[in-house]
Amino acid sequence: MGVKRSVDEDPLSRLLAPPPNETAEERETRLQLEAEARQISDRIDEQLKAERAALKKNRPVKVLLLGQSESGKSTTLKNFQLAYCQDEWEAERTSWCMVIQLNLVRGINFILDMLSEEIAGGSYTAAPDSDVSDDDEARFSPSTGNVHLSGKHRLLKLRLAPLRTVQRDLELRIGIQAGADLSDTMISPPGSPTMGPTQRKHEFFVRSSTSWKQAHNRTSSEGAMLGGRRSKEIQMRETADILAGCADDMKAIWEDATVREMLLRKGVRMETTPGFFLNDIDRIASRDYEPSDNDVVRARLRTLGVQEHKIKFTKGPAAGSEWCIYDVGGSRTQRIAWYPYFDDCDAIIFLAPISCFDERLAEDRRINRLEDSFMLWKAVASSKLLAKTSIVLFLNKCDLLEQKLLNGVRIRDYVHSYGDRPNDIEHATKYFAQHFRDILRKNSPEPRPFRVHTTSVVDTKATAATLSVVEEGILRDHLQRADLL
Ligand SMILES: Nc1nc2c(ncn2[C@@H]2O[C@H](COP(=O)(O)OP(=O)(O)OP(=O)(O)O)[C@@H](O)[C@H]2O)c(=O)[nH]1
Ligand SMILES: [Mg+2]
Repeated sequence: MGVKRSVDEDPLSRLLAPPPNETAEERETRLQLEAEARQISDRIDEQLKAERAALKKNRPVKVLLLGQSESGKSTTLKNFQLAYCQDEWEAERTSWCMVIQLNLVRGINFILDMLSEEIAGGSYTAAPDSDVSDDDEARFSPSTGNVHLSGKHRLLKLRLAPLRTVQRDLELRIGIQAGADLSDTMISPPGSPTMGPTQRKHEFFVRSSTSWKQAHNRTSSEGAMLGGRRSKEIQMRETADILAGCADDMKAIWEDATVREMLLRKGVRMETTPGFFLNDIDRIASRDYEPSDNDVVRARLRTLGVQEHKIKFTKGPAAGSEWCIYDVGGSRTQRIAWYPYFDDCDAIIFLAPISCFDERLAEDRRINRLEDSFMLWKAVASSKLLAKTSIVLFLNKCDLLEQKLLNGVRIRDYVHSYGDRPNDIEHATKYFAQHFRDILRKNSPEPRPFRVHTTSVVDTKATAATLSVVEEGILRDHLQRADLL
């Protein structure tokens, strides 16, 4: 049975109640004291509120880079670093050299693997004059689908064999995790054969953003201490020597018409990282190669997990503020790791590579990449944890989209709702921007700031201009939120 107590019986109320025999004068004094106490208390509350706001204003701005794998998150981060962390950027340039060499060597080894697969599968037949000379041309017979492998190809395969060792050596030095695949840099369009065993080889990632760079720097001192170990400089020189020695052959195989025909027929596109470096073999495979800013921005290293990067802005609209930018791994299995970072997040920069409307996810070939971006965007838009987070959308890879449309690929063949709109970059970006906006409006728990930019984040000059607009907006939202506390 519950016990019912009147307020009068509450010991605290009894204690605080005015004395029963209070005079009018005493009452007046008591009320005055109480009013003063209330004023002091209000002042303290206001002070606390201001302190909390200042704390929030001064705490680092927390920004998440989200988007599917290969959407351009790490490349966007590199743009921030290039603009605001010059010392770090310079210090890491040599470490990136290894990644760029590896990008190049993997591209060539990938082509050699494909050639071997074709030969093993019987698609290629040796031309009758195949062992006559090393400059005879391979021939493709459209009627049989067979390509005659010439002596030149076999010779090139032999001469390029040392690149296997170079690849292993570079992977070891960078600390590449074993057991992953390479398909992230080589994308096949829908309908193309799924990646064969030689194509799905080793994924290109390291576990932490700094450990591989530190490992690279450690090698020299350890090497010197251990005496027997080759020093970093010697290793680097050996790699550069082999690459320089193979440069002409790498160029020959990459520029070979039969190889191009094979890649085309297999639906392999190498237009992003490998293609970029393969088109510049003379420079990258030279003995005195030093990566340019553009090379570092283009170097591909898949992100694993969530990596935190602190940036202190010394110039630009965000000067004086410190930001924590989180770069996440975007493939499907890694997205679960994002959630703990949603809490207290100021802004999200979401990257949607809109050139991918005709491509499929490397990790699940049944899923169209644009569809996946829409689904991911919807999940982010509807998250209650992110309800107050500002969102910036980068419709990325516009350079590749433009190229694709100029090559005659039609959006409406893959995105039926695109209908009869003109198949050009202007209409395409407008259409995709509207689609993303509609998804946000329909799914966001409450209206929130949203900005959209069309980007090609490998273009550092254009991206610097975009980032300064983005920084200003994010900082303004951050400060407004702090004042609202
Ligand atoms: N041409 C072109 N290439 C781009 C663009 N953005 C990114 N890339 C290339 O696309 C590849 C993937 O970019 P990343 O920034 O590594 O992708 P990510 O989103 O960090 O991928 P994960 O780490 O796997 O989640 C790299 O080879 C980049 O050079 C772009 O706008 N245009
Ligand atoms: Mg990444």
